[in-house]
Amino acid sequence: MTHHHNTGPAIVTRGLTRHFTSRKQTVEAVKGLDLEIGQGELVAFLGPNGAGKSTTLRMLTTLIPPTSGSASVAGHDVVTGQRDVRRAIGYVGQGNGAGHQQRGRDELISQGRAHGLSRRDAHRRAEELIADLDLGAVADRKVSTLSGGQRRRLDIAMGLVHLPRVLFLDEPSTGLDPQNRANLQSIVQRLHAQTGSTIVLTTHYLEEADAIADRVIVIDHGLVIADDTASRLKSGLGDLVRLGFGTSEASATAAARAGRVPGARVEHDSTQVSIRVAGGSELVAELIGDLAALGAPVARVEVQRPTLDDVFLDLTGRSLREAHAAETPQTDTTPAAGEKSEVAA
Ligand SMILES: Nc1ncnc2c1ncn2[C@@H]1O[C@H](COP(=O)(O)OP(=O)(O)OP(=O)(O)O)[C@@H](O)[C@H]1O
Repeated sequence: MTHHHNTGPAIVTRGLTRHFTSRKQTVEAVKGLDLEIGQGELVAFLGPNGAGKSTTLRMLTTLIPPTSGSASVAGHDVVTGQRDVRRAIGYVGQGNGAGHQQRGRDELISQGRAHGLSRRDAHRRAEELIADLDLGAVADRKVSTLSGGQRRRLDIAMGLVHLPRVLFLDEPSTGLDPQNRANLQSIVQRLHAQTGSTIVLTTHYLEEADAIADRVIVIDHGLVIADDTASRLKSGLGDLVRLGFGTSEASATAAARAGRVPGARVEHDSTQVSIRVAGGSELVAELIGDLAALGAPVARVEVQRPTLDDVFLDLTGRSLREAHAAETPQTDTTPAAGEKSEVAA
C-alpha cells in the first residue's frame, strides 16, 4: 500500500524561519532551514533540547506559521495550502491525545469516521492498525489504563488512520524505558518498510537516530549543522586511536610520526597520543610497527569507532548528552496566535 500522488520531494523548505517573542525577548527558534526530503525517506531530526526540532515540525504540520521563508509538504505550501497539507500528513505530537475513557479500538474507529471513512472501512482500518502496531491485547481497554509504550503506539495508530503520505512523529520514544523504546523503533521501521511513506521524527536519542533513520539531520540552535546517513557522518569524523607509552620521549616521537598521517588530527601528553583519523583501526598495526622501529614501543592501544555523539561534539564543542541535560525546557512562553495542539481532522 504505497500512496505517492506526486513525484516531487515530500518536503521542501527554503529559508524557513520562526521567531518567538516571550517577555519582550525574541527567540530565534529556527534560523533559515533549507531542506529537501524525498518521498519514502525515513529521516531523524536530532538535536538537544531547544534546538528547534519541534518548532520545525510544527511549521511543517501547519500548526504554526513561519516567520519567514517557505515550506511545502506533499507538494502543498504550508501557508497557502494548509488544508491540503493536513489531509496528506499524519502528526503525532508530544503527548497527543486519544480520549481517556474510550477504548482504543473505538478511538481508532471514530478517528476513521472523522476522516470520512464509511463505518465498515473505519472498522477495517482500525483492525489493520491494531495488528500493525501490536495493540491486539489492549485494544479493548480504556485508554487511561494503557502503559506509556502502549499509549504511544495508539497515538501513532491514530496518526495513521487516513494513510498519510508523510508521517511526523515528535519525540516518539521520549519517556519510554529502553525495552519499549526498542519496540517502538522496530514498529516505526516496519511501518516504513510496509507503507513506503515518508517518516520524519525528532529525537534527542543518538542511538535512535543511528539505529532507525536513513538520514540524520543534526540541528543545533535553529540551524542544520550536519545532514547525511549516520554511517557517513561517523566515517567522516574518523576513528579515535589512543596509544599509550612508557616515556614522554616515546610519546613525543609517536606524536611526530602520527602527525605525518594524511588527515590525522593529533593530540598528545607525556604518556598518551590521540589520533583522530579515517580508517584508524586499519592504520594502527602499521603505526605500531613503525614506532617500534623508531624506538618508541607502544604500551597500550585503544581504537574507538565514532558515535553520533562524537560527531556532535566535533561540530559544536559540546556533547549532545550534556547539551540535552543542560538546557531546561522553557515554560511560561507565549504561544503564537492561531496555535493549536493538534492537527484538525
Ligand atoms: N511558543 C513559544 N514561545 C516562546 N519560545 C518558544 C516557543 N516554542 C519554542 N520556543 C523556543 O524556541 C526554541 C526551540 O524550541 P523547540 O521546542 O523547537 O526545540 P526542540 O529542539 O524541539 O527541543 P525539545 O527536545 O525540548 O522538544 C527554544 O528556545 C524554545 O524555548
